[in-house]
Amino acid sequence: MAFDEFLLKAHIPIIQDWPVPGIKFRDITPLFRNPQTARQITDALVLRYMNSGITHIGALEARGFLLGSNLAYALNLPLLLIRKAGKLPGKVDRIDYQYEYSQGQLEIQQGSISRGDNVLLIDDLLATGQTLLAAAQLIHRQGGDVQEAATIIDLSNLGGRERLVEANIPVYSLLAFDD
Ligand SMILES: O=P(O)(O)OC[C@H]1O[C@H](OP(=O)(O)OP(=O)(O)O)[C@H](O)[C@@H]1O
Ligand SMILES: Nc1ncnc2[nH]cnc12
Repeated sequence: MAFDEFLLKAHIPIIQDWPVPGIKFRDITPLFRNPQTARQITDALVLRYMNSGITHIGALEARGFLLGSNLAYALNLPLLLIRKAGKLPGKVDRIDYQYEYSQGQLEIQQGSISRGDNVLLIDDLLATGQTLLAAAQLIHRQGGDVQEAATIIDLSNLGGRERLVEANIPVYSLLAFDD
């Protein structure tokens, strides 16, 4: 199903200087409060990744979980949770990263995937791309491939897409903002 770019963009307000001064925060919560826009997003992603050869959905905590779980259900694929540090039980692989307004660590449980698996990474938003890049490194460490990274929003002036493409990770975003 086609999505209505203007309708979706109208549901993404800007919160200036949040969570820290200088950041123009694009808030996706109204997109999910409205069933019509939430459904358009999921349907567009399902259409793109149906029969695409993807074997796993890798969802990034926290807002990426909103999309990842819907996609895994609709495509009948395994869902991998890529979480902030200290949330996953058992043995984990961990990576440090810093992104547009903070820094932290991401983790994935060891043994989540096997060599040759084709993972779709999914998150709400691409800014500097450092979060998705860190997640991709976790997938690569376990022998998996990242077929693509998908987001609702690309903040295209922050260079995330170029950073990921340079690392051989294609990017698909439904909406772009260049300001
Ligand atoms: O492209 P980058 O510069 O790496 O920034 C993008 C990341 O920033 C946000 O995560 P954050 O951890 O702030 O939020 P969340 O836990 O609410 O999803 C967003 O959800 C992306 O994961
Ligand atoms: N500007 C921004 N708005 C919303 N989420 C973000 N994550 C990283 N940068 C962001």
